[in-house]
Amino acid sequence: MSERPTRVQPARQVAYDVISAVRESDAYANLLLPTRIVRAGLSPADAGLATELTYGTLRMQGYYDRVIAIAAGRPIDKIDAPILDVLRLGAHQLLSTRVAPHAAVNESVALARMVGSRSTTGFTNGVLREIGRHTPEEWRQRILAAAKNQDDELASVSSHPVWVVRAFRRALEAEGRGAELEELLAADNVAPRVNLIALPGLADAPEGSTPDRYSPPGFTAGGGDPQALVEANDGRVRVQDEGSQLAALALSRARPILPGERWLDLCAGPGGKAALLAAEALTGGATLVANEVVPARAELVRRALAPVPLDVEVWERDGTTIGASHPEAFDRILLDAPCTGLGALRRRPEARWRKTPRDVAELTALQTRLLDSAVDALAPGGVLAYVTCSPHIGETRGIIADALDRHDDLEALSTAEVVQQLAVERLDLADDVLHAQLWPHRHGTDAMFIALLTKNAPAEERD
Ligand SMILES: C[S@@+](CC[C@H](N)C(=O)[O-])C[C@H]1O[C@@H](n2cnc3c(N)ncnc32)[C@H](O)[C@@H]1O
Repeated sequence: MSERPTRVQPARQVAYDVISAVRESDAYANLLLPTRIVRAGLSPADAGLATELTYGTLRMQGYYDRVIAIAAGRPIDKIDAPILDVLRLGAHQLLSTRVAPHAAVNESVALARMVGSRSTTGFTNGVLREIGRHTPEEWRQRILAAAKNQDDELASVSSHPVWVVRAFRRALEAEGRGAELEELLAADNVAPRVNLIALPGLADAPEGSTPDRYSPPGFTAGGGDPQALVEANDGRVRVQDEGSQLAALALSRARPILPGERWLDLCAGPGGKAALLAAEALTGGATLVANEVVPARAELVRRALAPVPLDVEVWERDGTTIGASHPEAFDRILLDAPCTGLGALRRRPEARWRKTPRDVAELTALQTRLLDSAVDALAPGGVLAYVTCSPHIGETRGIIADALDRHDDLEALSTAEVVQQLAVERLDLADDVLHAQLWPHRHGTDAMFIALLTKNAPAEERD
């Protein structure tokens, strides 16, 4: 008689399906989860549970893997991948939630029965019972004791890869704020608030909402479904991180807009900053071109721009070629560069396990080519904003220092001053006035990096 399949509680089933799709087919949890929740017809409470289980398990996967290896008495690469997913989900419930231990173990065993062989149910049961025999604090101490060095300790308990811990430390130390490392790592493991924007001149924050601390058009809703608010305002209210808002506003508000200015968003997909720039361009009498090389993402840009009554051209070109095809054609350029996204780990739970130092090398080469193209496309006297949602100094200060070295006509502007002047409240920024680096733990934003640059007119024109 077969013991298969016992029904698993639907929220856990959805969480398991998403976690295994992330592993098997490189799915993105933030895109897949909402569709799985709808398909399973989960109640709001179960949807909340599925979200917590999925995001929590994926974020803390590195930590749980160390716990599982000890409890199982074998390295995790000796455990079948589907069973490892079951164990990760079970470990999360036992160590980080209030789910009753017997429910966490029984549901995990039922899941193991569905996805593994008969022998794996006993193994799953044994490993999870062993995990449940110790308190979360006891596990923390055991994991710390097994760490190889201080960086490995931080990496293990905060569930980050060691190379990311080191990259964050270097970025904080570059600001003289290395002591904030643990706070930053902890902030990455907390779900970000849903932040919104009322596009300037086109919508207002609704009554009862809480204005953002820094971004003038930013707010959080007092409750209810943010998506419903977006729909009720026909897209003139959007979901957008406060740091992203500040990055786009740093460009549009760096100086007063002269009517007829030509603006370019070089890497615009999916279009969040392009929508804000379009609203700002509309108010100031400027024009905007939004460029995005991936056609499907260019389509998202068109959708994002639709609520703004400005005729924005959307191009689908390789941004590295626009400097040559349109030399000195734009007065303001946003280069929101493709990057590792290490500054947005809060909202992309699996991203920290996917990125590698090799990605940094590939991306910095592309960032340099895009920045060179943007410099060529910038009119003398114009403003260029180089932005990343990564604080990795190879992608931030490194790119800017190298560009300033190679382009004699390029000059850094006082970015920090611009950002302070436009912000509602004063930000706690590093002393370096030429960049603004935002942080989740200090500002409650993604770790956005912003550097404003200008291009001097050639010497003979200035004489
Ligand atoms: C960080 S995202 C931009 C986010 C966007 N500014 C927003 O706020 O919604 C970078 C974008 O650059 C695009 N991209 C990558 N390489 C590019 C290239 N060579 N030319 C133009 N766009 C590129 C990516 O497809 C991605 O959509």
